[in-house]
Amino acid sequence: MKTIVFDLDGTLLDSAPDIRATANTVLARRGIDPLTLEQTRGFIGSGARVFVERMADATGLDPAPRNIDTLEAEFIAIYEHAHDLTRVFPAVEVALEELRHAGWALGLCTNKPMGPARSVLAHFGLDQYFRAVVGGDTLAVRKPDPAPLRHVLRELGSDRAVYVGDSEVDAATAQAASLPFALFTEGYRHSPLEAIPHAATFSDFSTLPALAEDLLARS
Ligand SMILES: O=C(O)COP(=O)(O)O
Ligand SMILES: [Mg+2]
Repeated sequence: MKTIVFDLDGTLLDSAPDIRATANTVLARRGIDPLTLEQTRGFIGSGARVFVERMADATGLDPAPRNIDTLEAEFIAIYEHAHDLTRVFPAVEVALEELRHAGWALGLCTNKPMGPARSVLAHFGLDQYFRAVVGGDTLAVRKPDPAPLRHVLRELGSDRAVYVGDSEVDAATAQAASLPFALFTEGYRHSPLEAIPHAATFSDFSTLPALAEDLLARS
């Protein structure tokens, strides 16, 4: 079965403005100045705990694990309902619809915690497309460990797939799972395209169905 698995933040969703607002609510309670959008984008990619650790480091908050636990819990409680500033990237729904219509099995592998991931997918009506979803807290390990991606493939009953993501973490995950990687160029990567291993890049979701066919045929 033709299978395609997607990352979420910075790939299907431009969610950094909501993640920033969530962080800034947590910081404001402590009288700390807000993060910029640029800082926020730089902290996204390795899940909520690492985000909160980076936020604490940048703002001089106590990095002790017990304090990070508190910050993370507060952050996730707000994050579950943070949808208003998030946008689905252009042509994503048309591409998902086209892929499904062409018989592809669709999965999602994100480092976003499962609660906020499920909630935002439902908010935008995207949950209907994905037959398997793994979040950053589903397993004991998260991307770039290949286990979450392999878990999605197992749930879909597939061994051949294309992985689509926006970051260094996604590229490393695809490489570790030996899958062709399509890099979306408009998300939250930190390095130039040449520095991120990929089988293909794209900036417009309307080109993805043809690109995915090509990558799978070559794999
Ligand atoms: O929540 C994050 O840090 C990253 O999420 P992503 O894996 O969907 O990009
Ligand atoms: Mg991402």
